[in-house]
Amino acid sequence: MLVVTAVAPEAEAVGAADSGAEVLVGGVGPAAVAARTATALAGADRGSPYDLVVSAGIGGGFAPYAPIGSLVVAEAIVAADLGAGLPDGGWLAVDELGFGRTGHRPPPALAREAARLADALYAPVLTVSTVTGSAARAAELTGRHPRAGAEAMEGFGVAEAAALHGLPVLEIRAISNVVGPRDRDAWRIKDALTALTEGFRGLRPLFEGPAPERSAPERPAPPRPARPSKES
Ligand SMILES: O=C(O)c1cccc(C(=O)CC[C@H]2O[C@@H](n3cnc4c(=O)[nH]cnc43)[C@H](O)[C@@H]2O)c1
Repeated sequence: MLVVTAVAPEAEAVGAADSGAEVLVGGVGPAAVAARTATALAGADRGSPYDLVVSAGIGGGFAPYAPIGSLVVAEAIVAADLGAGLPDGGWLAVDELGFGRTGHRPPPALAREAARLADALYAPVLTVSTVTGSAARAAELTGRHPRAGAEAMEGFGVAEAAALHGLPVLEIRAISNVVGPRDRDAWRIKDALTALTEGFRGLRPLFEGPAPERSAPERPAPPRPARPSKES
């Protein structure tokens, strides 16, 4: 398994869980992390030691579903600002424009099990290039993605690189701040990094299992809750 974080403190928090994963510091934002993840996977392609790629780190949580210090495992990894604005204030995703894609779906059985083991919310995680800084932007995002649990800046880039190499992807975010009006003093990075370590400790049985379990066949999906829910 290759775990990709944006910055070194996140990598240290993952490493502190002793999950046995190799951890790569991939940089902040989808472009930097996609380039570094793809390079790492290309270097390993011959007899690749990886069968799973995980995007991990801190993130903003959508209130009230993902409070500070909680964890979110991605049901879907969504490039939330990859598209075109419209004169009336509307917005079209690149797939609606007829090219590219704006989402990746982690293997559902694996992602659900990860959420259960980490005691995390199982919900879409948005990838943005700009940290949300206003109530209006938060409302715009929840208008387009009502079930979103978190936003961060790297998941979609990691997922694109993994897809290029035919590997499954997961994303796990520890919530450091609320998505909304910018208040940097209210970010609780230490709490989030502690939660990230705890989450990866919980995930150890999953990551230590034999490779086939990591791509467990999909079970029929239960009815979708109206709101994001914790896996139990
Ligand atoms: O200053 C520190 O000690 C420190 C330690 C760990 C991480 C950081 C970061 O600033 C990481 C940037 C990283 O965080 C994600 N993030 C966190 N909150 C949000 C958000 O509300 N919206 C979008 N992204 C968020 C993001 O993935 C950044 O790459 C600092």
